[in-house]
Amino acid sequence: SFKRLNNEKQFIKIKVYTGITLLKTLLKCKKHPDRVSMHPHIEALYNSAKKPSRLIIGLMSGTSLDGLDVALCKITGAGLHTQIEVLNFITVEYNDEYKTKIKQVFAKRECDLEVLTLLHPWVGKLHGAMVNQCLITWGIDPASIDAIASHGQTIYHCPQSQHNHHDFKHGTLQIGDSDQIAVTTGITTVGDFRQKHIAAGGEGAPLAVYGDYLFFASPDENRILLNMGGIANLTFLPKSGDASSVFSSDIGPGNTIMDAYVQYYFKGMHYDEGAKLAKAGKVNVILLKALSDNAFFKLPLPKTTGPEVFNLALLRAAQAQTATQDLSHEDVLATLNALSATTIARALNDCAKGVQNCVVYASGGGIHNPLLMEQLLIHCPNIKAFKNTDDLGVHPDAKEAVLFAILANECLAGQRQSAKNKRGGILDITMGKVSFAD
Ligand SMILES: Nc1ncnc2c1ncn2[C@@H]1O[C@H](COP(=O)(O)OP(=O)(O)OP(=O)(O)O)[C@@H](O)[C@H]1O
Ligand SMILES: CC(=O)N[C@H]1[C@@H]2OC[C@@H](O2)[C@@H](O)[C@@H]1O[C@H](C)C(=O)O
Repeated sequence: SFKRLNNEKQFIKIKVYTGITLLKTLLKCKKHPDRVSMHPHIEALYNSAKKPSRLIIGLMSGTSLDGLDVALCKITGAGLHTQIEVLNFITVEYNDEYKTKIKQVFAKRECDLEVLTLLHPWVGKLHGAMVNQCLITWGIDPASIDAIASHGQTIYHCPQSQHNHHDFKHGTLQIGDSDQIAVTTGITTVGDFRQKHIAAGGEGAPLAVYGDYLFFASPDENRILLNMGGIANLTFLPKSGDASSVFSSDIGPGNTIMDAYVQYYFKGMHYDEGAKLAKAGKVNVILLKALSDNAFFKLPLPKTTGPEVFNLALLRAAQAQTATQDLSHEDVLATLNALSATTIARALNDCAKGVQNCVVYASGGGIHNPLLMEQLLIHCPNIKAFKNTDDLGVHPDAKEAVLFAILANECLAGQRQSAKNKRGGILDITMGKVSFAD
C-alpha cells in the first residue's frame, strides 16, 4: 500500500507515526512486563509442545494393587501421527505397608475420611520417589523428561448404574496427588485424567479407547484390544479406520475376585500363580450361572465397573443363594476363572459378530493365567488369532502406563479427536490437569 502512495511527504509522515507507535508499545510493555512475558513453567510447556518428540513417563497403579507400572516413552508427533518407543519399563512392586494402607479405603462405601485425606499426598509422594529411583537406575537425567503422566490409585469407581443416589450421576476417585509427584521429582506432572471424561458426560472409564485408537488401529486388520487386569476391558478397532465404529467398554471381572479370594484364604499369596489352584478344581455350573446372572452383564455397552461390585461379598451371596458354601477352594477358583473366561469370551464374540478375521491383542496380568487364556481360545472359535500387544511393539504389562503417557502427550500437543457413536465413541476432550514442580 506504501507503493500506492505518490505523495512522498505523506509516506514519511506514516513512517514517523509508525515508529512512534512502536516505541510507545515497547515502553508500555516494559512498564507491564506481564503483557509480553509468560511464566517460565508455561514457556517450558509451550516449548515442549512444539518439539517433534517428547520424553514422557507414564504411571499406572491398577486395581490389583500389585505395583506401580512405570513406562518411559519417547513419543513423536501427536494425534493420529503418534509414534511411540518404550525406552524403559518396570513394575515397582508395592510392599505390604502400601497394600494395607490402601485397603483401608479401597472400594469401601464407608471409611475413615482422615485416612483417605492423608493417603492422597502420601501416595503422590511415594509415586514421585519411585520415579526418582527408576530414573537413577536407568541413568536418566530428570531434566530431560518433558512430563510425567500419572493415573493415580483408583479408590472408588461409581458410575450411575452402580449407585442409588438419584440426585447424582457418575463419579470416580483416584488419589496420589500430582502436585506431590511434581514437587518430589521436579518434573511437570499431568494427572487426574478421568474427571474431564466425567465432566463431559462419560463414566470416567475406560480411557483406553484414546490410546488404542491413536496408536493401535490398523488399515490392514480388524482388531480388538483386550486388557485383563483386575477388571477386563476391550476396545474395538475396525480396519475401515471408521472412527465412528470405534468403542471401548469394561467387560467385568478379569482377576479381581480370584485375587481377593486367594488373598483371603491363602495368607501371603497375592494371586493364583499359573492358575495352579483353579486347574486342580472343577467348575460348579450352578454357582457359575448365579454369578453370570449379575445385572452388570445385562447392561448395554459401553459400561464400566470395578471391585465395588465384583468382590467377595458378591461371591458369598451367590454361594448362599445356590447352597454351594462347602465347595473346595480349588472348585471356587475354577468357577471364578470360568466366570472371567466366559464373560470375556461373550463380549469378544459380540464385538466380532459380522466382522471378518478379527484379531485379539491381549494385555494385562490375565495373559499370564494359562487357564484363562486356554478357555478364551475354546470359547472364541471365530476369532482369527489371539496375540498380545508385544506383537504391536508394546509390552503387555506396560500397555496401560503407555496409554496415560499418550493422554498426557495429547494434553500437551494433541489435536481434537472426536467420533461419537451409539456406544460412546471418542469424546472431544483434553484430559489431565497440569501440576508444576514449584
Ligand atoms: N503368573 C501369573 N499367573 C496367574 N495370574 C497372574 C500371573 N501374573 C499376573 N497375574 C494376574 O494379573 C494381576 C495383575 O494384573 P494387572 O497388573 O494387569 O492389573 P491392574 O493393572 O492392577 O488392574 P486394572 O487394569 O483392572 O486396574 C495379578 O493380580 C494376577 O491376578
Ligand atoms: C476407574 C478405573 O480405574 N478403572 C480402570 C479399571 O481397570 C481396568 C478397567 O477398570 C478400566 O475401566 C480402567 O482402566 C483403564 C486403564 C481404562 O480406563 O481404560
